[in-house]
Amino acid sequence: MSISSTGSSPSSRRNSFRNDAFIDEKDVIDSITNTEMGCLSIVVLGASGDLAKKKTFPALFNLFRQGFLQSNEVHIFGYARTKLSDDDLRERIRGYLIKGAPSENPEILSDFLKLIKYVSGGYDSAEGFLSLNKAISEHELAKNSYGSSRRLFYLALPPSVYPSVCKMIKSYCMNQAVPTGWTRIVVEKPFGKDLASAEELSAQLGELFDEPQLYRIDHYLGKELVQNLLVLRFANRFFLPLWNRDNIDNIQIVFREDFGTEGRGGYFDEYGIIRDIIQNHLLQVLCLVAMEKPVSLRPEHIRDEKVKVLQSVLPINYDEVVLGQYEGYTDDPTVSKDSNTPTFATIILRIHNERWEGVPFIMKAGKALNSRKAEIRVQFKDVPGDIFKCKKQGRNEFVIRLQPKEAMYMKLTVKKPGLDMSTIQSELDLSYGQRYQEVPIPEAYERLILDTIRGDQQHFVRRDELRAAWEIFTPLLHDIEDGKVKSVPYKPGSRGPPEADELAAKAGYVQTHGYIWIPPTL
Ligand SMILES: NC(=O)C1=CN([C@@H]2O[C@H](COP(=O)(O)OP(=O)(O)OC[C@H]3O[C@@H](n4cnc5c(N)ncnc54)[C@H](OP(=O)(O)O)[C@@H]3O)[C@@H](O)[C@H]2O)C=CC1
Ligand SMILES: O=C1O[C@H](COP(=O)(O)O)[C@@H](O)[C@H](O)[C@H]1O
Repeated sequence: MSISSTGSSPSSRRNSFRNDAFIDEKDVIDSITNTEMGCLSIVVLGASGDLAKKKTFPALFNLFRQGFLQSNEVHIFGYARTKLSDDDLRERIRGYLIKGAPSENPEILSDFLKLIKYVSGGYDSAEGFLSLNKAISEHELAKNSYGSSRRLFYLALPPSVYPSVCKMIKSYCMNQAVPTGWTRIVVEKPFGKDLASAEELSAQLGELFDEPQLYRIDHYLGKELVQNLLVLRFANRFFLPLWNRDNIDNIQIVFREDFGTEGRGGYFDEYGIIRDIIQNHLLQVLCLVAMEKPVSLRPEHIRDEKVKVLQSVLPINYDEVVLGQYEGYTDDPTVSKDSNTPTFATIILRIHNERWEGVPFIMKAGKALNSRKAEIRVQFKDVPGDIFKCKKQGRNEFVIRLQPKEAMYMKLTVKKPGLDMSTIQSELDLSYGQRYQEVPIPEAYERLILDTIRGDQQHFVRRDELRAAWEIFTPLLHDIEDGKVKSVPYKPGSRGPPEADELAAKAGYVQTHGYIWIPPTL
């Protein structure tokens, strides 16, 4: 078999099971021995839910319309307890598919919807999973490819049911065509609530499936500029000598949302912002920013380096924590009136290694703030021997804007154009919307689902990574639950508690006053 191409036509993408850009010799051999062809059954468990309709099915549709999923190979099964017909499910998701691809040809939409079948059953019901297996097998037989079937189970479900669902899959729904086919399980966050519960969940799933079959999804790892981090750091000479404690003063990793917990108050009150965003999404970003160069781009090599960073994080110092809760949060009837759950947190993490000793990683996340954005802000130290006396104009910063309006920009000091010899702050700007006008940026879920089909675990969380991540936050989370660390109130629509800005300033972050980067318009 020839190695797949990433050409632009749907037919050439059909065989695109590998990311050719990063293929090495061993991958070539693997791709020859592992043909990855044949019938593909994608099962969305929890198909009646929020994530399925908003993210999972639209991602599958986008893969289909771009030619990555083919009608002659793929079938999609929704499974949940709610009694629905095939058409009911199709109607439920139709609007969300159109929203993501408004100008798509209606025939393509209808071709995609025809691939979807719904099976109703309980999450611990042998009968339900036998019916599901029957439906999958019928599809495999119809496609005449029983010998090489691939089964992908996407658990868009609350984690409480993961163990029983996995047991049912293992008992009744495994691909029978070993070694040519496969069975893979995608699980959504949160993976547990603390170290002990995460370990218990990992042990339960680990008894049923091998690590290469388990894909713990963290959708931030599917974002374009998060995926760019390793390329940026390790393919550019610019950054190699600068990326360390000698040059960098502090790094901020920030997530801000301009809406509250609307509709998800019950879930959120149990988890809070640290479990919802910082322990997973922001910590994954930190790993990619801070890790050493991996031996190669093999998923295991990358994940080995991520684990080392996590294991080097020092215990959190509570003097470097600010927690907040927006006013009005407890008005939600599903939230307890005396809740101490943080909807905002700034937590400084410190990495005890040669590269990062003394550099604060300021992790900030909040709901109901004054803007929606996620970014990494690398602030450099002051220039020694400043002959221009330009400190007042601010420090060099390298900012990676993950969303919205993906961009990277470098804030730097230049001579103010004109006759005067004075300095101003300006920027080198790479705004994706402007630079890559012809390239639609794929949705994170789209990319990650494609990775699961390709068998590429690079952008998924390994079990030891998860353990190391929970080790960092579990003591603080328990102390918040015991009321030993309190959330302070902040106004919805604000920057969060002023104490958070004070903490960042104390850690060394110097705000540049009078300069704001404005994303360029076309
Ligand atoms: N929604 C989102 O934006 C995001 C969600 N996630 C994660 O994805 C997973 C699914 O999220 P989401 O779709 O919002 O969740 P939902 O609450 O919508 O649940 C999904 C489906 O699971 C079934 N279900 C709900 N509660 C229970 C329960 N207590 N016991 C058994 N089954 C239940 C329901 O199906 P039925 O009753 O028909 O069986 C429901 O339609 C969760 O782990 C969540 O944390 C992660 C990132 C973002
Ligand atoms: O996982 C989650 O992420 C979303 C934010 O995702 P984004 O891709 O829009 O940045 C957040 O709203 C939600 O609370 C959380 O569970």
